[in-house]
Order: sequence, then structure tokens, then C-alpha cells
Amino acid sequence: MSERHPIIAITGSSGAGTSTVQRTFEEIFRRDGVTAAVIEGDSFHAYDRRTMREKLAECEAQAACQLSHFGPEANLFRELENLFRAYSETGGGMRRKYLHSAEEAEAYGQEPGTFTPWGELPTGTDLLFYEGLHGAVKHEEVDVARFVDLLIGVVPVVNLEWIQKLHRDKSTRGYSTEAVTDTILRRMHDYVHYICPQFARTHVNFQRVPMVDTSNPFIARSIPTPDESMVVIRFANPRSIDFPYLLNMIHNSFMSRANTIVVPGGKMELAMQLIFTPFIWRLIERRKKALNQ
Ligand SMILES: Nc1ncnc2c1ncn2[C@@H]1O[C@H](COP(=O)(O)OP(=O)(O)OP(=O)(O)O)[C@@H](O)[C@H]1O
Ligand SMILES: O=C(CO)[C@H](O)[C@H](O)COP(=O)(O)O
Repeated sequence: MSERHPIIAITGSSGAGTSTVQRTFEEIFRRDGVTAAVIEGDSFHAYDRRTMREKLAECEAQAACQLSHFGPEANLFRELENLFRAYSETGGGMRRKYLHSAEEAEAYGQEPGTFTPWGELPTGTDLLFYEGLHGAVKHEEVDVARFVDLLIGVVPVVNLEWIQKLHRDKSTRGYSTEAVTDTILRRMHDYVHYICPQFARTHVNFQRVPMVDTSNPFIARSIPTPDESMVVIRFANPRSIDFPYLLNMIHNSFMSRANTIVVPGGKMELAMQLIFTPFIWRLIERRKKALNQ
């Protein structure tokens, strides 16, 4: 937590929709003139694609291989914690990028599946914005969550998450249904142990729930649309949330528990803007005050 250098983290599994939510935040930042240093969680993988494939081949030669991009062995948890600590103390730190596609890689003159070199964050940013798998991770002595001022979980129900991952990995990353299915299966142990526990440390969770049949995600031909879904929004600490305002502003929303509001899928972006814009104003006000002291 830092008054001068706050951190916002969006955390979610692969295909959950964290990159999609990032675009909503970019819109809020643009409108309010907030400059953010953006961190993509994939840049804290431990291995490039080729090395990860070699490690997986070695691992799969043994019984019960559980190596995955969700767990500690394939990620730099310590370095991620160091970045969050450094940013909260100084507003600086080191970042890089993981280049997934040929298109992204071409811009850097590199191969897809490689990292750009580490480089310093730009100076003078108002906040750090993390989007990825491990914004609230805790493992052994590493505790990334403790440095984050606003922690948001993006967690579709699991069938929908798999449909979203299958479609994205097939359409933009060139994988087959079988390859994505194998990845989902291999990651299950780490999903339970390193992804799920994070959603008990977040301040707000957004859970998209489809209103159409997704009972076999492996044959779904399309991703359920926002209009075919509802979003369950749960606040860890509801005391400061103006629920009557949200219910009034978001047509067809309702409370399902004392700390939970449900909104139509198409209103998720509006809900995020209504909930987070005042929060970001407060973070920026607090930062200005702290810098002037
Ligand atoms: N609210 C939504 N409504 C409809 N489709 C969505 C929604 N959120 C995400 N998707 C779709 O799901 C797929 C995965 O989303 P996205 O790329 O944002 O996931 P991600 O969490 O960033 O995944 P990764 O961490 O693996 O990059 C995309 O095809 C995206 O268009
Ligand atoms: O889901 C992921 C992380 O969220 C990806 O599987 C991981 O980043 C590896 O990517 P690629 O298969 O493109 O090398």
C-alpha cells in the first residue's frame, strides 16, 4: 500500500478476461488524465516458450507432471513482489514484455514466445497497473497482494472461462482444441492451489455467469455474449459502497447478498466505471496530498 505510488492489480486465470477489463481501465485513465505504468503478468513467466516446452517435455517424461504457467516454478513470483515493493516505495522498477504472437514480436524484431529485455519503468507515472495471473499471489515468503491498493478479481464461472480460453487460444494464438484441453488439464493442480486462493484476497470480484447452456465447453461454437450473461460483483468490504446509487444507475441490477450486486452482462463496463472512477479519484487526490507534504 502506498499513498505516493499506488498499485491497482487485475488478477484472473488465463482467458478470464483480464485484458478485456484492462481496456475499461485505460478508458477511465484516459478520461481522467491518469498516467499508468502497465505491467502484463505474462512478462513474469520464468521461461520463454521454447524453454517452457523443453521443461514440459522433461517433466512429462516423469509421472504426474504438474508444471504449469499458474504455479511457482514457471513464474518469477519473487521478482514480481520486488517490482511491487519498488514501485510502492519509489515509483520505479523493472519490466519487460512477453511477445505472444508473430504480430507483437515483429514490432520488436524478435521471435514470438520470447521476452523483450528488462527495462526501467517510465518515470512520473501516477500509478502502477498490473493485469495477469498473479496480482494477489502468496507463496512461501512471497506476498504480492500486500503491496496492492486495489485488487480486482476477474473470474467467469469455470465453463465460461474455458470457452473463452479455447476461443482466444485457437483464434489468436494458433493452438488446437486438443492442445488447449491438455493445457487446462495439466494446470488443474496449480489452478486450485495458486489461482483460486487469490480471489479471497481481492477487494472486488467480477464473476461472469452465462445464461445459456455451456455444459460442454469443449464443443461450444462461440463465446456467450454479454447479453447472454449476468455479472456477479462481490465486495470484500461493502461498507464504503453506495449500493442504492449503483442499483439506481444500472438498469435491471439487483442485490443477491448484502455485499453482492448482480448486473446484466452488457452493463459490466458501466458498473466498473461507476465503481472504480471515484476510487481512482481518491487515489490520485491522496497521492497529490502526499507529494505536497
Ligand atoms: N465480458 C466479456 N464478454 C464477452 N467476451 C469476453 C468477455 N471478457 C473476455 N471475453 C473474451 O474472452 C477471451 C479471453 O479474454 P482476455 O484475452 O481478456 O483474457 P485474459 O484473462 O487476458 O487471458 P490471458 O491472461 O491468457 O491473456 C477473449 O476472446 C475475449 O474477447
Ligand atoms: O495463459 C497463459 C498465461 O495467461 C499462456 O498460456 C502463457 O502466457 C504462455 O503463452 P504461449 O502459449 O503463447 O507461449
